[in-house]
Amino acid sequence: MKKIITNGTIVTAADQYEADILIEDGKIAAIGERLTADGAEIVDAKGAYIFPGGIDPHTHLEMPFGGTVTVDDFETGTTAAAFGGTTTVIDFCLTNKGEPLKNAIKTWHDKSRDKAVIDYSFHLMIGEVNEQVLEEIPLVIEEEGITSFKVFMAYKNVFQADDETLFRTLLFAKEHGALVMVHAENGDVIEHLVKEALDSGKTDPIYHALTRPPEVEGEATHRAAQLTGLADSQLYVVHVSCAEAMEKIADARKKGYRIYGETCPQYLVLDQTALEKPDFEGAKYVWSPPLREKWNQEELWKGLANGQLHTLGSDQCSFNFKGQKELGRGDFTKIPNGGPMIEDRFSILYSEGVEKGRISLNQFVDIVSTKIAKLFGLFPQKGTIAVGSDADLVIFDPTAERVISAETHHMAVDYNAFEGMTIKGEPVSVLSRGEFVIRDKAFVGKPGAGKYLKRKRFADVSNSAKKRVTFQQ
Ligand SMILES: NC(=O)NCCC(=O)O
Ligand SMILES: [Zn+2]
Ligand SMILES: [Zn+2]
Repeated sequence: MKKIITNGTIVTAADQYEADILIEDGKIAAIGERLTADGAEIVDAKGAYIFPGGIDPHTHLEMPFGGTVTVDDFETGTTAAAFGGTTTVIDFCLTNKGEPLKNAIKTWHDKSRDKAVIDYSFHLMIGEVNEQVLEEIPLVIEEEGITSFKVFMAYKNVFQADDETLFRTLLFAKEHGALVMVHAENGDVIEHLVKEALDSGKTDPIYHALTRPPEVEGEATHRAAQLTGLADSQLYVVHVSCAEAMEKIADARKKGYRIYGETCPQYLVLDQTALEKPDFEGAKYVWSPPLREKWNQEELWKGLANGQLHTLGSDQCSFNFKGQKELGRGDFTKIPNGGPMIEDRFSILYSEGVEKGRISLNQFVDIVSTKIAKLFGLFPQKGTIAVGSDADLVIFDPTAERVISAETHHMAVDYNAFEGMTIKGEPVSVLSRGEFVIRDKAFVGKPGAGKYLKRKRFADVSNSAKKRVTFQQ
């Protein structure tokens, strides 16, 4: 059915203006003043901003990790995402050494099909590079539209890959025009610091943070950046938590390397003291990289404002406090790493960023949606409000105020890391390809309505992917 959204203020990464939006067949068919169309439903958005739907480039839905599985799956996770203003998620498909990549991808399709309420796509983990992997990569890119590959530099004996694997991944990514993503922490050094801590009886959640200091993130970020420069490839550093790592990205960009940084809402508003909460509550805040000393927050905000950091991912990886986080009582290394952020990513960036004057309204859209669509081959289908783009839209009330709480959130997880935080601005209605998923703050979507998205290559969406010095996206 046709729809016309009227009376709202359209905000993109570049513009802000009042106009109507005509939606037809799931796409934006026209933008203009006083639009009419036979049989169109009129949606009044008076007083609201109309944003392109948020894109979350970093989720772990129904992911096995730390001897357990994240509680939010593709149904609860994408429902919560939609309530929060996100209309696309890109989840990490894990692989097992020695197993064909296509098996892992099938597992992820099986988890998500018939469950997702919004559109979704996958990144693929690379744990090893051998002849079999290199043979499969062109098929993964062409048939599955998976154009981003993730290498873990931490989680020794679990996901961690060695430097040769990272370098060979950078090389095949260059050859195929794909983007490499890294979890940048030095897993070998962490292993040693953890052993020292446990040997001296330091078992509380705070030692998770103290055994993963900023230097181990900075060192790995620098190493990955140098290898990217050497390979003349392209790199996206996930979940940048501190100034130490952000500076390494900025230094590499000064040299003309194609390197991008993502941070997450938790690093912008929470700090390391959360891990010291009594009664083992600190375990709720155990994820990697860890929360940092508070002064880092303002540095990360400055990085988002001045272009040293580019995107905001949630790193949604939710484990219940009861029965899951509790596995680590008496040994912080057994606390499953991860937290629930998918629902509040968009609103926290608006409230703490735009409302507090740290970033502009256009920067907000760029960081939460547009830049992500560009880097991950979804633009201009997603990430903007333009004729021909998917009608993934958020009708957002900038005057609304709410307090974040596990009592009212829509994730399946039993706590909220941002409990008690007051947020200004709220998504009222959210459309995915022209259909309401959230209408007047109520869920009206359908599991299975979300479509799997095949993505373009980084090299095809970035006009200077092959050039070194002049690149700016
Ligand atoms: N971040 C975290 O602690 N868990 C999810 C996996 C990862 O992104 O490292
Ligand atoms: Zn990670
Ligand atoms: Zn993650």
